[in-house]
Amino acid sequence: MDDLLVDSFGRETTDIRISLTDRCNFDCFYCHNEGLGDTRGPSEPDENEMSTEKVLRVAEVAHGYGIRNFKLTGGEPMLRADLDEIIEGIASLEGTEVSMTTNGTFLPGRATELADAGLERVNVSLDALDSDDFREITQGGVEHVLEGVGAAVEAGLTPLKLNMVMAKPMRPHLPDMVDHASSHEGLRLQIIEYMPELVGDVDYRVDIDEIHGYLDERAETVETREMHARDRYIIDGTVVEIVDPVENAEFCANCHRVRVTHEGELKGCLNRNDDLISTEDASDEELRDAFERVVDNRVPYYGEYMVRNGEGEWVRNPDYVETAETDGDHELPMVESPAPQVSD
Ligand SMILES: Nc1nc2c(ncn2[C@@H]2O[C@H](COP(=O)(O)OP(=O)(O)OP(=O)(O)O)[C@@H](O)[C@H]2O)c(=O)[nH]1
Ligand SMILES: C[S@@+](CC[C@H](N)C(=O)[O-])C[C@H]1O[C@@H](n2cnc3c(N)ncnc32)[C@H](O)[C@@H]1O
Ligand code: SF4
Ligand code: SF4
Repeated sequence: MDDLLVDSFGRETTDIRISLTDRCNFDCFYCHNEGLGDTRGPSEPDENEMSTEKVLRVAEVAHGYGIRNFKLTGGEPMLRADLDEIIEGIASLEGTEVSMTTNGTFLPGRATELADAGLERVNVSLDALDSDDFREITQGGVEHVLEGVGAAVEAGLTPLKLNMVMAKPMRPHLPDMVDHASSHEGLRLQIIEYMPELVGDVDYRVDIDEIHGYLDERAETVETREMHARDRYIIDGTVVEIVDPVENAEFCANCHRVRVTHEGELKGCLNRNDDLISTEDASDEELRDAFERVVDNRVPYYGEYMVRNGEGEWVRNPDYVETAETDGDHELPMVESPAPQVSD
């Protein structure tokens, strides 16, 4: 295995998330578009979208630095006409796991070909089972998504995580979503705390501790995943995972991901756009250099880039006002939970 890149906070880079487009056929009210703000709607690809060749070149460079976990995302990644080719290219690199996060609408009829290309699993966004409420949240139809989930399970793209954003309109749907996941083979549920950082409107926020409490009461077992120190509740034999990054320094201290925007910029943190490194027209050597720089510049968002002031409010650390560069090595809290730790 090639040596992993390590940032100045001791965090190894094990995962890469590649945004394939900023287009989408849905319009979810909460969408952060993987850290870039609103999506563009179901339009034609624009000329800045990475080519197939560029995506695969970035993937090869990441692979050369020991990264094996590749996530395809967006926007809606299934709007890319060359998706099969991209999956095939990344899956052909030794030891990689290729997964995708999608709204699921294009999975019916295509799940098998994606699995054949080398896709191992998918996460499908599903905020509610009720069709009216689902439409209100996403502007799309839940029946296509459910059909897509079925097709993906059939094609073996499992374990399939249903991604449910936990914002106020979704809270009443939680019990049904847990029951739905636990009564269908191959499904897990992933609850994602609503992140206001890039989209605003704190009024949508739900108390995530209350959600932990609800799941804890129903759980047979609780474990902690190494990545982000995420808690996982085992309920009726199904895994229910909570992604709770908001104001959570322990989550950021255990973050091992870099990102690539649809335009090919390297991005060290979901919540930041002041650390982007352009790779336009970059040679392979320049790409490698950009990779090393983006990891060097990586900073845990909560607890370092954002710190609490005397009043207890989160404010930007003055050290990062002028520059994204860090200096020296830093100590961070790793997983502190008493629950058993799991690595995948
Ligand atoms: N702040 C923050 N949020 C993240 C991070 N990773 C995932 N998330 C949130 O969780 C959402 C869903 O993530 P997914 O794309 O389904 O992937 P995942 O569950 O993190 O990845 P796997 O466990 O590999 O399936 C993202 O769109 C973000 O909202 C991260 O590193 N930082
Ligand atoms: C940006 S979408 C891209 C992939 C695909 N279109 C989808 O919806 O699955 C990736 C994930 O981010 C989640 N997400 C988007 N905006 C969010 C926000 N403000 N807070 C929390 N999660 C968010 C979505 O629910 C989805 O699961
Ligand atoms: S489907 Fe995904 S990319 Fe599209 S608007 Fe919803 S969260 Fe954003
Ligand atoms: S440092 Fe924190 S906010 Fe930034 S990507 Fe990692 S977990 Fe997310």
